Amino acid sequence: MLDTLGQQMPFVKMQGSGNDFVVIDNRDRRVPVEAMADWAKAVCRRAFGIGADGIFFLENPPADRPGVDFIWHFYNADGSRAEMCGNGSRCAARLAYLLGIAPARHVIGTDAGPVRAEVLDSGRVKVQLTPAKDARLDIALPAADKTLRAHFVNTGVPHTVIFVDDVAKVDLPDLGRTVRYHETFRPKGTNANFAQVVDKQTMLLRTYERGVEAETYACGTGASAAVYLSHKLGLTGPEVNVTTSGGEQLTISVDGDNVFLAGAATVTFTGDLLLESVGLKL
Ligand SMILES: N[C@H](CCC[C@H](N)C(=O)O)C(=O)O
Repeated sequence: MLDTLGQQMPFVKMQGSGNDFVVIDNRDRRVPVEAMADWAKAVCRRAFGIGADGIFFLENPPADRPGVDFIWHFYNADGSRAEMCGNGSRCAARLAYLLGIAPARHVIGTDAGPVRAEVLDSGRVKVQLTPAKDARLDIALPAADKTLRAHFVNTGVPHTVIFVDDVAKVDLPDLGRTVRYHETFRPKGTNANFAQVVDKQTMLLRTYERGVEAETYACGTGASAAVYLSHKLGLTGPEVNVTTSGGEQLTISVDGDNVFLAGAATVTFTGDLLLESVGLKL
């Protein structure tokens, strides 16, 4: 019966600590790269599409990408292509292992560079992000009626982190957007993170994500940026458990510019997308 409904695309829906993604096995290259931004906008649209923070397409590595087990094309919900996604890379690693595309320990080819992954028995996945770079501490950020003390680092994508006494009191939609688009971070913009250090091993974090243009339940590269910076500032130790908006914990450990991110990566459901229903075709 379903075959009569028109062109379909099998997909897997996954979430990493509440950051959710649609995954397409594109090893047959059915979806051309030039169409992927449109796919992202249509498929990630909540209610009208499947709904997700992002989408990624898995492909075999081209000959000029040695040393990686597979590559991906990652797009945010707004159709912007992102260099990297921490929670997404954990989901990609788990699915690649489950599908037999890669062994438990493997390397993912991302636009930010190779990401080493290890799928653990518990359904958790640990990834080593690309080396943290472009760190800037103590940026005076004029915002609204005050000057914020911000810090910046790129953990695969750009992140600004502001340490606060109580994350629950942050007006995230407003302040998150102000930081996200602040002139200081043009032209690429930044993700905006608000972190509350509970003790040397514990942090609460909320993130306004670039390309989702809203708070997400978790941001892996954002949690990693917050711990990298909190450790640099002497606020925490080198390994921190970060509880994000979705209530799950990410474990981040830092060794110099090397940052490791571990947490659960879950297949929520699989299905077939009726392309016509979201204005797509192959
Ligand atoms: N929205 C991010 C990409 C996804 C990052 C986040 N979902 C993560 O887990 O790292 C950006 O465009 O900078």
